[in-house]
Amino acid sequence: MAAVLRRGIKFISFGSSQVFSGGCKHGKTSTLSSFSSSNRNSSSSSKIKVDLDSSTGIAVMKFQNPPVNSMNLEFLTEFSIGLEKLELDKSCRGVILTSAQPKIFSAGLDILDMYGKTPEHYEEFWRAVQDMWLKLYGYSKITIAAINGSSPAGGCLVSMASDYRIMADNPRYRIGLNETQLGIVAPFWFKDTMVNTVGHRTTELSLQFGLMYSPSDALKIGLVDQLVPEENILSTATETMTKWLDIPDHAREISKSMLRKPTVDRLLASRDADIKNFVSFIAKDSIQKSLGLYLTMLKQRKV
Ligand SMILES: CCCCC/C=C\C/C=C\CCC/C=C/C(=O)SCCNC(=O)CCNC(=O)[C@H](O)C(C)(C)COP(=O)(O)OP(=O)(O)OC[C@H]1O[C@@H](n2cnc3c(N)ncnc32)[C@H](O)[C@@H]1OP(=O)(O)O
Repeated sequence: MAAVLRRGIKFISFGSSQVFSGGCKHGKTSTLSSFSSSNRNSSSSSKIKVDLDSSTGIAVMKFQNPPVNSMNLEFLTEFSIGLEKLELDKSCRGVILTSAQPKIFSAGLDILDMYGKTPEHYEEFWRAVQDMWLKLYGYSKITIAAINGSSPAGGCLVSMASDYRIMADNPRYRIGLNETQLGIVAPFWFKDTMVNTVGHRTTELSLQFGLMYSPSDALKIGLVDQLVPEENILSTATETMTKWLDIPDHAREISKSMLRKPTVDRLLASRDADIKNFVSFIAKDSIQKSLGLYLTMLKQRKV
C-alpha cells in the first residue's frame, strides 16, 4: 500500500525545498483531495482522519493507527500527503495535530520498520521519515500539536516540529527523545529540532540520557508551551489557533521560514548521505540486537 501511495506522489519545487504533491490516482489519496467544496470537509484515510472547517480555516488531523499510533511507512506517507493537500488548499490556514488513540499521541517511529528488514526497506522508510519532517518543520501554515498522550521519540519530533505545543496535564504521560534508551541515536536533524526548541544544554542532557519528561517538567524546560486538562485539549488548541490566525499569514510565514529554513536546508543538502548513514547504522548486528531486546522488553511490558 505504501509503495502504491508513494508512486502517486509527484515532487515539485518551492525555492530550494522539494515537497510533495499528492497524485490522486489511487483511491486512498483521492479521498484527501476534496477539502474545499463545503464548509466542513472530512476525510479519513486509513491512518489519519482529516477534518477541515473551511469557514474557520482550521483543519484537525487525528492520528488513528492503533494501538499506539506508531509511525510506519504507510502512516508517514499518508501524513506527508495529508499535510501537502492541506498546504495546497487555500481554505486551510492552520492544522491541529492530535490523536484518536487514548493515552498515546504517538509511540514514535515503528520499531518493526527498523528491525529485521532489508537495506532497501530501511532506505525507503528513512526517506519517508525525512519527507514527513521536511514537510512539517518547513510548513507554511500554522501547526499546533494537541498532545493528548505520551509522545516518545518520533512522536516528540512531530510535536517539536509544530509551531505550538499544548499537552494534556496527566502526570502519567511522557514526552522526549528517548532514542539512546533503545541503543540508537537521534540523527542530527532530530537534535537540531530539539536545540531549536529547548536550547543546547537541555538537549545535551536530554539526548544522552534519552530523557522522557512528565508534562510539568516538559513545560519547565519549554518542550511544551502549555498544559491543559485533558478534556479541554482540542477546544484550547482551537482557541489558540484562532489567536494565531489574527496574524497576517504572509508576515508570520516569512518569520517562521527565517527561523527554520537554515535547519531544513541542512538536511536538504545531505539527504542521501543521511539515508546512507541510517541504513548502515541500523543494519549493524549490535544495533539490531539492541532493538530486538527493546522489542522483547516492550512485549513483556518492561519498558
Ligand atoms: C554515525 C552515527 C550516526 C547515527 C545516526 C544515524 C541514524 C539514526 C539512527 C536511528 C534513528 C532512529 C530514530 C528513532 C526514532 C523513534 O521514534 S524509535 C521509537 C521509540 N518509541 C518508543 O520507545 C516507544 C515504545 N513504546 C512505549 O513506550 C509504549 O508502548 C507506549 C507508547 C508508552 C504505550 O504504552 P501502552 O499503552 O502500555 O502500550 P504497550 O506498551 O502495551 O504497546 C502496545 C503494542 O504496541 C507495540 N509498540 C509500542 N511502541 C511501538 C513502536 N514504537 N513501534 C512498534 N511497536 C510498538 C508494543 O510492542 C505492543 O505490542 P503488542 O501488543 O505486545 O504486540
